[in-house]
Amino acid sequence: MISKVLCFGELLLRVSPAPQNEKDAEKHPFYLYMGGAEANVATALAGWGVPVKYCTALPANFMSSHIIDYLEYKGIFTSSILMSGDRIGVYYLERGADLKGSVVYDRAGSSFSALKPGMIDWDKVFRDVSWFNFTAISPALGWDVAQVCLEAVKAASAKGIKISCDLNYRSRLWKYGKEPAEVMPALVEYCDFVMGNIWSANTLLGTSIDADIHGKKQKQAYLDHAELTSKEIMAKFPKVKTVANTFRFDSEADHTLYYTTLYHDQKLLHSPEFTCGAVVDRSGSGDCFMAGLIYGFYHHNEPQDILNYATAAAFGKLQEQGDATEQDVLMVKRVTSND
Ligand SMILES: O=C(O)C(=O)C[C@H](O)[C@H](O)CO
Repeated sequence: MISKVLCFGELLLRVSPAPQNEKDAEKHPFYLYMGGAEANVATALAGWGVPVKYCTALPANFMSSHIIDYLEYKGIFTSSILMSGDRIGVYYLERGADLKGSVVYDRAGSSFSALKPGMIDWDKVFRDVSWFNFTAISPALGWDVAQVCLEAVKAASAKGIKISCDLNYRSRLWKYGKEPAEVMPALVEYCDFVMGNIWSANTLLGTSIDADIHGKKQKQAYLDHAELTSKEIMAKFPKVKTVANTFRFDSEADHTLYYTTLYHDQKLLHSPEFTCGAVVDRSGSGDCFMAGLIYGFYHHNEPQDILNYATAAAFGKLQEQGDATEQDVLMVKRVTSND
């Protein structure tokens, strides 16, 4: 049996105003996309030929059936999806905004948020799985879901499955009386691989942050900080062997600069620099980066090649409408950097 990647998290439907210059905007003022960070990772991996399962919870209704059909059409294994609870989470995102800006969540009481320990048969879900990916969004939803994540990482770790976590911090979540740094460390303890940025690691894991770093305006200062954050994470969580960090700077003059780092085998690697003018959609770029890293490690590629591919994929995603990427491997390889 070929080993699979398992992505676990909440599937969200996204509603956004029709894209700028949409001819039919008067007739169809809103667009619906399928999202959810972990579903986006699964979609990218499936598109790049990596066998991937997706585990989430959806209510038993016709909309969930259409969603599952769509996931299968994308090449994702869906047998681990639990049919339970009452509703599918939704979010509304302003045109061109990122998840820190104009976002409205309508996900309270969703099937995924209602998950409780004991509901998922992890032994069954982890059959044929060699890599487990989750994100900091799930534990941000509620204490019970955080405990389900703990159950998952313990089960995966006991089976020797590689575990990756995206430290994506969503300040509009985490509303259940716990600070992220009270919850995340117990989960990251089981991880082999952490992806995020120097600021999210500070908020979620309590690593140090140089509050004046922006004032330095030096790329080297960011790279040095990435190395420091990576080393701090690995010192706090000895199971973690690899840390990836992203840097995206959006200036008011419609100019985006993007580069990333990978700390692996005691060495800090950095990607080429990518720049562009206007961005089409900011949502899902980090998911694409995570998918690119998993893709590279799954194929045992060289670390620098892994980082370059993942960075190109994430940067390419900025020019695609919607949450999940449609880029195939050749398209990613054609995304060009400035270096
Ligand atoms: O914010 C969330 O919970 C989402 O999963 C929505 C988006 O799909 C995701 O953040 C994109 O990375």
